[in-house]
Amino acid sequence: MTSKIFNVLLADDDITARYLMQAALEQAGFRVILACDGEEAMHQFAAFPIDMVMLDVEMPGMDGYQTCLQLRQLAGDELPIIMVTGMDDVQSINHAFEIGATDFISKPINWNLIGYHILYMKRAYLNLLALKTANARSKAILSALPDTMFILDNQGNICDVLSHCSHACWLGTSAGSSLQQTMPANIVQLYLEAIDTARKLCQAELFEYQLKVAQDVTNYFECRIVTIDNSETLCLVRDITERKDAERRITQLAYFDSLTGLPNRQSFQERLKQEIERAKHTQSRLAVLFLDLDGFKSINDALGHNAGDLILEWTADRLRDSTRFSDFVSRNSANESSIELSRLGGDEFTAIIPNLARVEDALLLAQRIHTTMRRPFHLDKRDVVLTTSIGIALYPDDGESSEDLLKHADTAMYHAKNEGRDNCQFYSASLTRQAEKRLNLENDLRNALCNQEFHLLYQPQFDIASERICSVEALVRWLHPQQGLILPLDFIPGAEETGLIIPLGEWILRTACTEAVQWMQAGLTLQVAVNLSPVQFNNPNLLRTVFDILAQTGFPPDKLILEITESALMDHTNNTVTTLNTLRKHNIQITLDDFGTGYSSMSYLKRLPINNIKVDQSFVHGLLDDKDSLAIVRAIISLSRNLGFNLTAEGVETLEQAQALKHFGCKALQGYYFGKPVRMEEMFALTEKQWSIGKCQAPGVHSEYN
Ligand SMILES: Nc1nc2c(ncn2[C@@H]2O[C@H](COP(=O)(O)O[C@H]3[C@@H](O)[C@H](n4cnc5c(=O)[nH]c(N)nc54)O[C@@H]3COP(=O)(O)O)[C@@H](O)[C@H]2O)c(=O)[nH]1
Repeated sequence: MTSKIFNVLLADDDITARYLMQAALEQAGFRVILACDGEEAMHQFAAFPIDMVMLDVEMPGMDGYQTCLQLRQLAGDELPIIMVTGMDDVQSINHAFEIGATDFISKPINWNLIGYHILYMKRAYLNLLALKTANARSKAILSALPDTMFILDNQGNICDVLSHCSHACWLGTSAGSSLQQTMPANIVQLYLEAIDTARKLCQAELFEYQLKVAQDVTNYFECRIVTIDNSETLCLVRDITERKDAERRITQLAYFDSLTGLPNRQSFQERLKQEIERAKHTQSRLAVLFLDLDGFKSINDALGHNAGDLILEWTADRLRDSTRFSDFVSRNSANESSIELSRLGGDEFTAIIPNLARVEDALLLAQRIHTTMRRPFHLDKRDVVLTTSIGIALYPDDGESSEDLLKHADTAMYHAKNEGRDNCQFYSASLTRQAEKRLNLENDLRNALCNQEFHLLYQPQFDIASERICSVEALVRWLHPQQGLILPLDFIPGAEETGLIIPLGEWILRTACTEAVQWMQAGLTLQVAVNLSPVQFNNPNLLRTVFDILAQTGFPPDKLILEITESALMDHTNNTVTTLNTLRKHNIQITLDDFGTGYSSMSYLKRLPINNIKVDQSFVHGLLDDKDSLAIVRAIISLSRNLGFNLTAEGVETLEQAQALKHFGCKALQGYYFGKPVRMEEMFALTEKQWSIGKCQAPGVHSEYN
């Protein structure tokens, strides 16, 4: 630009002034194009590339003002036009300014300096041109960027909007408005935090957010924050909705099966690895179910691939239904992990059950799937029935890596095929049997409750002081229609695991109270001890249930003894004490059962409002032959005496045991010696029997006691 020849158009009707000015300008390095009046000046302007114009104000015909006006209209704002005037009054200078003159020089002219003056003008003009070019370039760059750019102050006020991308109209940014006026508070917060971080770390900050831009339309935005100075920040906001959609589509393609919409093999493997890590961390179990449709190939061959595809889609729907809203699914999802289904390919599907509480739950899910899959598929007016073979592998039992678990679930699935299809097998054969047994037990227990297959037996408890039977322990029995009599140890644990102990326990308490009232009405008043399992004891509805039953049956609370085990007490400490206190306030007695078998903290026991301790029968059995048992029984007796508890010994089978326990200071005895558990009708005969256990008879043992 500087090397280019700079053409100055000079219009003056005074020939002397014209030539003097020409000489001065040429001396300063300008090329001068001359005109003697306004008309000629206009011609010369059209004929030459003119960079600057100097106009004498007073010229014949078109004067300097008119020429300036026309040139300004023709050449635009930038061309420097200098008025040379002898009239240095303010009015003529104002007039020159109004019609668009850039500057003025008043006569008389200092010919020594005029060249420098024009050189200064030239430099200012060239700077202006450079600035305009730079501005135009910046504008072009900004308009080419897909960002909305604005400048924020530290309070979130928009100081300037540099570019406003058309599809970012959501922003409503205009200088003078604020973020708070245009965006929800949570997003404004993101901006302010990013500004703070960018300033602290002296680096650009990037964050993304979602914004509702119209009814039912939410877009994604990416915002880059760049600090300008202490008070201003540049924000570049880009609408990235399309990119996000594309990413979603790519993820969908990479991780989901396009036919069924289920996660694909890749997704399954990643999820299984994550779940294994989680199970490792939480020390929990997980199950992998491997499902294969039986005879799917024949459907494909006979009815074609379209029909096969339809079956696979419907299978996925049925699998989704089977895993949704089931009891154990909600149990699992309470821990934020739910069953994940996948299609590995072909007719192979998988399900991961994280946080598996019970092995039977995996079998239960398999059974649900079997049931839904057996329903016919309606295809072209014909019904197609397909069954499923399912293999189950468990973490950590059957493998600790995703590869091993999948391989073993697959092996188990082949085993299910070999077992005649339409069945389920665990990788470990013994687990299959166990899980089936427990699941059957669960079903049977439910039926037993409905079909009234339970009944109570009562075992007498002998009071040493009065030498009479004054209380009984209610013991439940199950008369199974096929298996016959089942003892509590074979079904109570299952009832506890399934939660069925709650309705069963309620039935036991209600029945015991009802039958005891019948004895009372027949003239026999006995205390009745009822066992409470830890699950029942820790149930929040326990107190309401107990008081309701007492009120409904009319059984006196002070005749009810609740037997609880140490394990029930060791858990929820605060609740335990509150529950026991409430029961005691209503005069219900509490016995600590199986004492000596659990972990008993003596200081803890002292705080509990217990009436009675029942020493476990294992110590009573060994009492006469085993020094350790003897020592334990003596210690328990002395402990209970010190703490003010009564002591009952259970499992007393011989007179010698009874005598020894009496000698040690036991208050009550229970065991086959006094009677096995019997039906309520037989209790009368037992209570009428006269008992006298007398003094200790066994001399050999006698010496041991003292
Ligand atoms: N939550 C509930 N638990 C119950 C209930 N009914 C029983 N049970 C618990 O099941 C366990 C086994 O009970 P059961 O098979 O009934 O055996 C009881 C007695 O038959 C047996 N016993 C009594 N005397 C003797 C004896 O001299 N020898 C001998 N070998 N066994 C004897 O002991 C069992 C009573 O035990 P305990 O309750 O500890 O006093 C048992 O743990 C029951 O608690 C129920 O309704 N709910």
